[in-house]
Amino acid sequence: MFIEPNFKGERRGWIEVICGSMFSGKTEELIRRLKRVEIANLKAEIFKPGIDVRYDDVKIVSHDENKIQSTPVDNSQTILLLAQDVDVVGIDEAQFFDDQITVVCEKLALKGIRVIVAGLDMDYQGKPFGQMPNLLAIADYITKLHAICMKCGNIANVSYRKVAGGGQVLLGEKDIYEPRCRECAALGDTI
Ligand SMILES: Nc1ncnc2c1ncn2[C@@H]1O[C@H](COP(=O)(O)OP(=O)(O)O)[C@@H](O)[C@H]1O
Ligand SMILES: Cc1cn([C@H]2C[C@H](O)[C@@H](COP(=O)(O)O)O2)c(=O)[nH]c1=O
Ligand SMILES: [Zn+2]
Repeated sequence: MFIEPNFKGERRGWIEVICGSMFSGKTEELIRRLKRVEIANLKAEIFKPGIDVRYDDVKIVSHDENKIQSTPVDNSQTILLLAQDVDVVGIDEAQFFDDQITVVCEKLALKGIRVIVAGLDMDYQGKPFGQMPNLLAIADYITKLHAICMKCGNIANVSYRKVAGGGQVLLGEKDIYEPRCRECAALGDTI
């Protein structure tokens, strides 16, 4: 389990990235860390991309319905504008943000802010998703989570798309995706 680093002296910012497939627990882990921030009486601002309205317009919601208030933003630069006088910034679904998200995270960390980012490392084809590879490259701390393969019960790292067609971005839940291990993902069956 991730334990927050303890720094003495002047406050330093850093970047944590939580990645993995769908249903691996990224959002739950993000919420867990942000709730501990609240308990520590630190100030946090939480952001998600405006397109992610699957469960709620403004809240970040896990597949198990854990929730936390957030601000939907369409542009990563908006995060810089809105994250004033905060100790911590949380960002969910980072794969959907524009290519400035890495610069934004770097700027926040340089301002002494702890930045916690969660997102899909791979799309349904197993290709790196959006800015996630670049965020992983600049991260100080990385947590990779795994779901359970819906075919065989082994550890899953692929978000398998059960329906044919669609581009890289296709919002959805269990109706469209299921976590699978590498071997079961290679079966290539659709409904
Ligand atoms: N195949 C699965 N493997 C693991 N967890 C699953 C699976 N299907 C449903 N879940 C549920 O999804 C929860 C994780 O949800 P969430 O944090 O929203 O994941 P993520 O943000 O990575 O998509 C788990 O606690 C579990 O209850
Ligand atoms: C694999 C994959 C996923 N998506 C979409 C589907 C969901 O709306 C989100 C991921 O949500 P989660 O919190 O990680 O469960 O991303 C997509 O658009 N394209 C893909 O290839
Ligand atoms: Zn499997």
